[in-house]
Amino acid sequence: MRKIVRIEDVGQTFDTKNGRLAALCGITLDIHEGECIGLVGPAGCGKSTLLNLIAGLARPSTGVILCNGRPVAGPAPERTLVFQNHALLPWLTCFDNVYLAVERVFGGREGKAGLKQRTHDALARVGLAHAETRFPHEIPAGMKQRVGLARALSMQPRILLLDDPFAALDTPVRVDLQDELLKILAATGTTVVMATHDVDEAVLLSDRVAMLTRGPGATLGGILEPGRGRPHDRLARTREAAFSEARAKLSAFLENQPLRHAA
Ligand SMILES: Nc1ncnc2c1ncn2[C@@H]1O[C@H](COP(=O)(O)OP(=O)(O)OP(=O)(O)O)[C@@H](O)[C@H]1O
Repeated sequence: MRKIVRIEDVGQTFDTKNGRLAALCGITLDIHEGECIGLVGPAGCGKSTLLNLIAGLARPSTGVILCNGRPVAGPAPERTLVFQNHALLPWLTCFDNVYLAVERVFGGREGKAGLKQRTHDALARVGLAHAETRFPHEIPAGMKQRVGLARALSMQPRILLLDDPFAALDTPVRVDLQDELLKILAATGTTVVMATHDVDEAVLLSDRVAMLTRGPGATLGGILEPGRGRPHDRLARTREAAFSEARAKLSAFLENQPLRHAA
């Protein structure tokens, strides 16, 4: 598989009111085209920080992140981040929330009809063709998160960065969206990096799971491979031995992270 992102010896330090905080230390990880990689670790270990660095929203204090061989120098539509709380503009309909992103990325080279078609297609892909004219306050949380996903997908990112995207949702809605994501990944081959607190979610959706140790100074504690070449089907996945094995290993890893006190 072709390497799309290389995270090379990356560290991130923050200046806080209590002094310098080394959040991440010496993270080295290759991400391959078309894979879904889960980021899992104890609370506050630096999962969002790593996603922000890949998105180009911040620069690493040490090391380098390469995307297609070039250092990540800032945000770009090829690397789109989806947040836990959808971040939709409340005064725009679902359609217009997605259209805005489509126009930003493709507006320079496509006419209105093409942009509208892209928007319809993105909303249809997440099962929201019927909700285009609704406003965010008129739809439930799961649908809002679908719109956020549609908006991200509409930009045709090479890499979709998901920051615990389903954490705020009830279990049935969450399960639905996980299924949807598996289908979308199978259909589009988009590369995904997904931070999650949920062991089952990580093992179900990821081809590989990168386990981060407890921060401060979180490092890469190991990589699990629960999903390489597995079916894009939730139930089929849960029945596999690789699922139970990876789940047990990931749970054990998290339980064995010693509590540390910030310096
Ligand atoms: N801008 C910032 N300034 C100062 N400290 C920060 C900043 N961003 C993150 N941190 C600190 O860096 C560490 C890693 O934070 P981060 O949010 O990346 O972890 P996380 O694993 O995503 O957390 P969670 O499990 O709560 O989602 C935490 O100690 C956090 O307080």
